[in-house]
Amino acid sequence: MSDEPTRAQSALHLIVGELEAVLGRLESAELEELAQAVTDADRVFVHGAGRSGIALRMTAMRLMHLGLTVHVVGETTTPAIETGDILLVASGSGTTAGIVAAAEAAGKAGARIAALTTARESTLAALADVVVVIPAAAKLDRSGSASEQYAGSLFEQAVALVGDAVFHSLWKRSGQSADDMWPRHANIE
Ligand SMILES: O=C([C@H](O)CO)[C@H](O)[C@H](O)COP(=O)(O)O
Repeated sequence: MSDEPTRAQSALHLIVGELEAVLGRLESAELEELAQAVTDADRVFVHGAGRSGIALRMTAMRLMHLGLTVHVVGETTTPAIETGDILLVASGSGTTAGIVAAAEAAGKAGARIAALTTARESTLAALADVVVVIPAAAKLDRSGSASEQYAGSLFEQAVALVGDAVFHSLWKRSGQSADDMWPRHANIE
C-alpha cells in the first residue's frame, strides 16, 4: 500500500492548517470579552443560520453542562429574551437577514449581543456589544485567499472551536470537576 496520503487525508491537513492560521489571528482581548460577557449574563441565547447555527449548538450544550441557563433560538421551549440576557450569534457574512433581525429584536428587548463574524464592518457587528472577528472566508468569497475550503466552512469550524475554548476557560475558572458537571449531561439520549 502506498504511503501517499489519500485525498481526504490531504484535505484534513489543509483544514487543520487553515484552522491553526485563522485561530492564531484572533484577538485575545475579544475572546476574553466574550467569555466575560457570557459568564456575566443571566441567560445565554444562541442563534445562527445553517452551519453557523449548528456550530453554536455545540457551544450551547457545553455552556449548559457548565451550569448556565442556555436556550437555542427557534426551539419550541425558548422563552423571551430580556435585560440581563445575552444573545450569542454567529454569521460569517454578518448580513444574514434572520440573524440581523434577531440581534435587533434582542437589543430592543434590552439584551446584550455577542457576535462571531468574519466581517467587522457588517450590520451584525454594528449591532453587537461584543464582537469576535474570525478572519476566515465568508460564504460568498470565491477568491480562495482566506480559505481553500468550500463556502464558509473554515468560519463554521472556527466558531465551534471558539465556543469550546470559551467553555474550557469558563470551566477552569469555575473550579468544577468533570464529575461535578457530569450529572447535567443528558441521561436520555
Ligand atoms: O450553512 C451555511 C453555509 O453552508 C455556508 O458555508 C451558513 O452557515 C449559513 O448560510 C449562514 O450564513 P452566515 O450567516 O453568513 O454564516
